[in-house]
Amino acid sequence: MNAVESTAALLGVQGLTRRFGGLVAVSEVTLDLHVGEVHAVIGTNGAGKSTLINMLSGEIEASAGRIALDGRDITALPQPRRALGGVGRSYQRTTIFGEFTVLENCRLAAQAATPRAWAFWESSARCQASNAAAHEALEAAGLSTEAHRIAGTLSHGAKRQLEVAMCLATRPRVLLLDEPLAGMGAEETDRMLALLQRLKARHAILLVEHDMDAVFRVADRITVMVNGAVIATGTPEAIRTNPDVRAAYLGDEH
Ligand SMILES: Nc1ncnc2c1ncn2[C@@H]1O[C@H](COP(=O)(O)OP(=O)(O)OP(=O)(O)O)[C@@H](O)[C@H]1O
Repeated sequence: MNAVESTAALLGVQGLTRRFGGLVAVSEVTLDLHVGEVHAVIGTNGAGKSTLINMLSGEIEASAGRIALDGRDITALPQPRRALGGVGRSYQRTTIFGEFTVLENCRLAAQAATPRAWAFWESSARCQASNAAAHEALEAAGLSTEAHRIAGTLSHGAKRQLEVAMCLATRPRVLLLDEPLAGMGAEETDRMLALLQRLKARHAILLVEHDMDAVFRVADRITVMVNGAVIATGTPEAIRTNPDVRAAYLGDEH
């Protein structure tokens, strides 16, 4: 058992299941997320990865199973209350306001995560707490030098970094990242992987990603899903050599 496994899970998932009518999109998934670890979830199209992440963030309800944050059952909590509790996520689709600056985007994300929804109508510059959270998030995401740039003018890679920064501005402890590397070139991918390596020191990270080379470079643990069910969980090395995984998913590439 390594040091990370011996600590209690920050997010613990047991027997999580989601049915859509007769289809079981996610079937009895059990996994743990720990601070200090990037836990990747891989699987072919339709394996259930997005449905899993949507249940963890609270955007869709589980049909069965349990999700615990720091040992507390959060399965029945709706998305905004989970976000307040420290579960943050990024999306496949872009959520950036292109006309606003990088800093303003982060400030709005921080404000949207505060319990006082009406505070949205206050001048964002006056809201010191969200200002501080926004600056902190930009610093953590390596975007401080771009703070006053119009977000729409950023490169694709920097926009994805901004999305992670917007998630960080909500001060999450758990980061659920849905394909943060989509559409990135080699250099942008390197930058994002370096960012994830830095962030894992203070966050538990779940990474859903199709770029297998990147997954095998950055993940501490990999869970493989096929048809909604987990067929294997382990270190990249164990997954690479697992015969079931090779047969079901990786082919002979790895
Ligand atoms: N709202 C829904 N209603 C009905 N079926 C759904 C719904 N959402 C997802 N599904 C089905 O559930 C299964 C799992 O889908 P999901 O999007 O979670 O897979 P995925 O692993 O994220 O795929 P991809 O890699 O293509 O994003 C698929 O068969 C999909 O068609």
